Order: sequence, then structure tokens, then C-alpha cells
Amino acid sequence: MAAGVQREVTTKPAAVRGLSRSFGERTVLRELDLDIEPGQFVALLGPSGCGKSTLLRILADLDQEVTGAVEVAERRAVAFQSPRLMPWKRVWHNVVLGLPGRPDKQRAVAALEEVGLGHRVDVWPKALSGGEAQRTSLARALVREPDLLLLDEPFSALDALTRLKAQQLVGELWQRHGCAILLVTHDVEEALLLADRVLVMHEGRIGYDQVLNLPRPREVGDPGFVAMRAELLARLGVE
Ligand SMILES: Nc1ncnc2c1ncn2[C@@H]1O[C@H](COP(=O)(O)OP(=O)(O)OP(=O)(O)O)[C@@H](O)[C@H]1O
Repeated sequence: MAAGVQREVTTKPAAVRGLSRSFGERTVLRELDLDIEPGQFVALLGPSGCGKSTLLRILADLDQEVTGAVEVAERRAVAFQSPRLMPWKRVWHNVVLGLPGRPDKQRAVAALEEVGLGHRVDVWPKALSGGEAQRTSLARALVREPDLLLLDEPFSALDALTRLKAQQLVGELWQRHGCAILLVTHDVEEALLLADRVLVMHEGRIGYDQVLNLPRPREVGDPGFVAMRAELLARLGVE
């Protein structure tokens, strides 16, 4: 790039200021601030019931009953703990459901191939294993070419081996697509294996915010990894 040429400034995938959300008497989010940078992989940890899913749902625009300012990239996609596939549509059709225009099978197939499901394109969702259904849900998110991908405990219902493979896949997809990711997880190791930055929620805000300078691929035995795991567990009150 020539000197003096201004790079186009892209807006942030997410910029949140003073966000509060209450359910009746209970305030779950309290003046929360958060910025997510383009391409950043952010893991969000916190004890059960602290408001992680509430925050994610707000970023996904599934909940507007809030005060504060929320700016989120227009191109965003979500994958939840359960894959939420429509049983009456074939797998490929599920992937492109809701996109404007005629259902584009070629586009669906390309996305399914990317998650290793090129052979499951024409089956019904009930024929999929749990891991395959979750990968279909990832394909459905990626086909939207999001700038921000919101993942709410997408692996927590999977068995250990399938989970490991799914984590690896998400890492690869992130590197290929370059989208920002916000991953809600209970699993400290998962956060440390995948993320650039970890957040821990505390009393309705981001109580801890740490960029991870650990080499990739991450190694669970690496001293930096071990130290961060101890730090995060302490922050979560597990020691
Ligand atoms: N629609 C709702 N109506 C009433 N209370 C709600 C609603 N949604 C969430 N809550 C409450 O808000 C709090 C935060 O819930 P949330 O699901 O965001 O927590 P979480 O951190 O994602 O928990 P977990 O890790 O267990 O999934 C909980 O006390 C929950 O009961």
C-alpha cells in the first residue's frame, strides 16, 4: 500500500456501551461495555446464570428489551447449543433457509463440503448424528458470510471426541473466513484452545478481559496455557 493512502475503516463487529438488561426485579446485565475487533476470536466465560446467553441473544438481535447502545455488524450469524434444524427440509435446504432469493443448492453444498458433510446434502435432519447436525448448523451460519459469528455453547452436547473434532473445525473455519467470533462456553480449555481473547463476566459486566499471547496451535501442556487455565479457574471461583 502506498504511503499516505488511508485504509478504509471498517466498523467493529460489535460495539456495546452501557448495556443493561433486567428480567423483572433481576438485573442480569449492568452497564456492560464491550468491543470486538474485526477477525478477533473472543471466548466468553462465566458462572451459570451470569448472563452470557442473554448478551449473545442481544448481539444476535433476538432480544431488544435493553437499555444502552448496541452496534453489531449487519452480517452476523448464530449457532446455538442445539442445532435447531427444520425436520421437514433436507439438510442442504436447512443451510440456505431464510436467505433471500431461490434456495441455492450449490451454495449450500459448498458450505456443507466445508464442514465435511458433502455426503449428507440430500438426507433429512433426523438421519444426522449429533455432531453432523451441529456441523450443519455451522454451515448454515457460514453460508451467510458473517462478519460476526455468535456461538452459544455449540459443542456442549457432543461427546468428547466429536467435541474435539468440532472445536478443531471451528478453528480452521475461523482462520479461513477471518470473521470475528464470540464463543460462549463453560469450558476453560476450549476457550484457551481457540480464542485470541478471553472474557469473564462478573456482576453483569465484563469483569476480566485478557488477550491471549499463546502460540498456535495451542498446547494444553504449554506453561503459558497452564498458567492461564489456573488464572481463569480462579476467576471463575474453581480452584
Ligand atoms: N426470558 C427470560 N425471562 C426471565 N429470566 C430470564 C430470561 N432469560 C434469562 N433469564 C435469567 O437471566 C439470567 C441469565 O441467564 P443466561 O441464560 O443469560 O445465563 P448464562 O450465563 O448463559 O447461563 P448458562 O451458563 O447456565 O447457560 C438467569 O438468571 C436467567 O434465569
